[in-house]
Amino acid sequence: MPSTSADPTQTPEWRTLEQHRDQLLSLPMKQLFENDPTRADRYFIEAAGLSLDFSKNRLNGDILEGLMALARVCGLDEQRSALLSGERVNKTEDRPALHTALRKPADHSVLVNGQDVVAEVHATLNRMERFVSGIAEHAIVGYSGKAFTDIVSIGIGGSYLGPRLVCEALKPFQQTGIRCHFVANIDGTDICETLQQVDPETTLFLIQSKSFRTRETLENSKVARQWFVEQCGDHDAVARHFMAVTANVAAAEEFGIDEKQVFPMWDWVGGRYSLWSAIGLPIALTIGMANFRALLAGAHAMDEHFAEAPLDQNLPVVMAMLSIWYNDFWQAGTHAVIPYDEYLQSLPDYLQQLDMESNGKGVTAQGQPVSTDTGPVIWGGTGSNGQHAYHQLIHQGTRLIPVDFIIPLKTHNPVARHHADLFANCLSQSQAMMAGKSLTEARSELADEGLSTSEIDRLAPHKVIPGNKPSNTLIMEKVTPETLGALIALYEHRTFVQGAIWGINSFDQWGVELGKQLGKKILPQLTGEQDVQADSDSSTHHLIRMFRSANDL
Ligand SMILES: O=P(O)(O)OC[C@H]1O[C@H](O)[C@H](O)[C@@H](O)[C@@H]1O
Repeated sequence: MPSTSADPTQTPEWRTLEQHRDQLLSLPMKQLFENDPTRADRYFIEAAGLSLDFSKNRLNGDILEGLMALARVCGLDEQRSALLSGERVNKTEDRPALHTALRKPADHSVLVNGQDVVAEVHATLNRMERFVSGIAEHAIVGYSGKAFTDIVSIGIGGSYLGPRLVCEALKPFQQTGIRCHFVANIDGTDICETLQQVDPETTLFLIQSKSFRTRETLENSKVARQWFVEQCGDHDAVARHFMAVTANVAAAEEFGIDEKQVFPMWDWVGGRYSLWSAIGLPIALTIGMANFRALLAGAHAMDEHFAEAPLDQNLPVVMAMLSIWYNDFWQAGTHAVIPYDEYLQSLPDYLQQLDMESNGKGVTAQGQPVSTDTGPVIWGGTGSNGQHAYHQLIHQGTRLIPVDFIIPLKTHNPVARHHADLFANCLSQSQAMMAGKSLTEARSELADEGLSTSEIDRLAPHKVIPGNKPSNTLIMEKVTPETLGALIALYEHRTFVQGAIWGINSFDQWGVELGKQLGKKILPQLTGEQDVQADSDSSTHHLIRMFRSANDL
């Protein structure tokens, strides 16, 4: 009987998978490929413009079946329905997590408290569309009558990482000529460097904060506003140049932004799932609304696949269960995401928040300690650069690091043979990870180079690559609004499925609060508004004193 609260490690399905793991120890992937010439066809899924080759995994038919049986016994079907239908799956904040409603077509509906949220979503999309064309057609202009040329988006976390990723990834689709700058960090360098690049007459500031309480965002917005008023000498001009996207309209108004200049957010959208909402305005303002809608359509196509495809042919489910497999049965601990596409360079940063903030949890949704490892460390960077840096550890280090390789079949920048070269690099990495190089192969290579037996004895052990390292290869024809939307939605659902198996709440983030609370106590001690408090630990105390002395306080 499926359950959403059972300890997954106590199920027979978990024990079966442990047995499969033990049996597989003597059967490396290389052997699995040799035994089954159809392996690549069998472990391949296509959905929403994406293709997943997951044949280079420590996997056979029994294990795939076993992983799906585990998903079923953990109540994945029920939990997925609860998510998609708008149940209050975020129990600690008593909210639904309805990012999927943000990309539903207008003729769909999802009710929250009796209200159809899809209608609200489309009303906001239409308002965004009017705004974007108003800016592009110069019906909306700055205080001196000049057209806007730059946007400064001020926000952090989910109000930053998604829009930045998409703006960068879809650079070839830019239409409006508007430059978008992102300011996130409370490090003053971020806002100062940005303000040096823009002209107050032609710059629109977009304050992006679901809560409108985030310190970094509010402090950076105050600096931007002060700079703007100093530059143009007219406080009234702020109204034309500052807008907000928030669920806290009252706080935005208190900041001095007119209600009419506020785009809505809803409490049923988590910050890290919000790029599809008006938080995506930097995207829409640069690539145009038609492309923004295409991004939503791509995500919706993935949502439909996630909702309907059988579990073992379901892209997010298969990727999530493979991640559980390595994380919990092989103690992998980390997971690398390596896009072979410069435009996707911010994907690892984005996925760090999505996955690690969602699944970095130590208690179940019922408040009991979890019985197995939860979210792995997510990391990565673009290929081929990483091959000349950290891939060494993937190939010959002692840790098991599953990798997602992501690569488009076609490039936006055909030059010389670069794209084939890039593709060759990507394939060579997954092949090297899977096949490795045996001692015999290493010895025979050295012999071919004419080395003496003693030299071969000395060098060969260093040249052995163990292989049997798992990877997925995710392919799309090209990075487009549609395929990017599908890719991001895929990872959102993958994150959810893992949380569902572990029985945790993937939609809260209480762990980030303690630092904020402590920071509030420390700040006045650093600025001299308060004396250094004797009650803090000696390390913090000492470091506060160092800061004060360096800054003559
Ligand atoms: O959009 P905001 O309310 O300003 O929140 C910005 C970010 O800050 C918080 O501390 C959370 O860790 C993030 O999940 C959130 O996205």
